[in-house]
Amino acid sequence: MRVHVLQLAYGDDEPVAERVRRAAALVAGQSGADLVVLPELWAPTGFGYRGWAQAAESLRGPTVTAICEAAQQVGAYVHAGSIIESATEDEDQGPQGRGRWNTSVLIGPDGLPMVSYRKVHRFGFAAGEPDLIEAGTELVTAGLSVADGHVTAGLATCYDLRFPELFRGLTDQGAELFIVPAAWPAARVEHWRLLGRARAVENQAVVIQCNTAGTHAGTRMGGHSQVVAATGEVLAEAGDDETVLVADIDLAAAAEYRESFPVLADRRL
Ligand SMILES: NC(=O)CCC(=O)C(=O)O
Repeated sequence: MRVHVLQLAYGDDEPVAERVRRAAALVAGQSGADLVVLPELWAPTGFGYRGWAQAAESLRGPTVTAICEAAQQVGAYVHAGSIIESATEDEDQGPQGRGRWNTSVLIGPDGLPMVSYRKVHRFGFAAGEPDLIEAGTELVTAGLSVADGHVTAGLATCYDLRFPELFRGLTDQGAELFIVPAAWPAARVEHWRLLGRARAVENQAVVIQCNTAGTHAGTRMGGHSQVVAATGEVLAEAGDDETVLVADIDLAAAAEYRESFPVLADRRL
């Protein structure tokens, strides 16, 4: 299974509509990929909190629509990263009544959305996400069928990486591969690298991490997107700048590894 991880760089001066066009064209150009992955909140920006209300959109809004069209053009699964999802007035607004979530979307090769995941762990402590959006409550998995097999993917977003119980929950739902888009700052990039490998090793699962590059809202992003095998081996890792990171994942080897070293069977609950 070939994955193309699109580590986008952006600053404060690129208009959102222009970035959506740029990202959609980049996705559409990823021929040969089985799965293309974008970062967290790449359109509204990960730390540009003041612009989130204006940038909020539904799952049928311009960002997801543009990436669905690109997915159909390239004929690959596309993880569209995340958007600030807004509920319409007649929809449930969430327990805090904010009607907004940090929501990622997985799109099929036919260009149709398959599943969406609302980020469970909100980053920012008393400010940022906990102040502006609702927390998701559901774990989300989806089956991907590619030329060399079938794999169940579990979705998580950025700060979720610090919460191993979420990944174990996804493993319990059958996930053998995790897709983690992020806007993770350079200041803590070693945590990002280490936690991705930790989630891979403890769950014997492939981890695909797509981070952001560049500096926006005064925060330098960490880059270093990576694809980690179920053994914990780093198959590919990006540097600090905008990069298309390509990695080949051996799905059969991951399944064999779980069978030959069946650590998960020794859990005591
Ligand atoms: N966007 C995020 O969730 C940032 C997470 C982060 O900076 C951290 O966990 O550290």
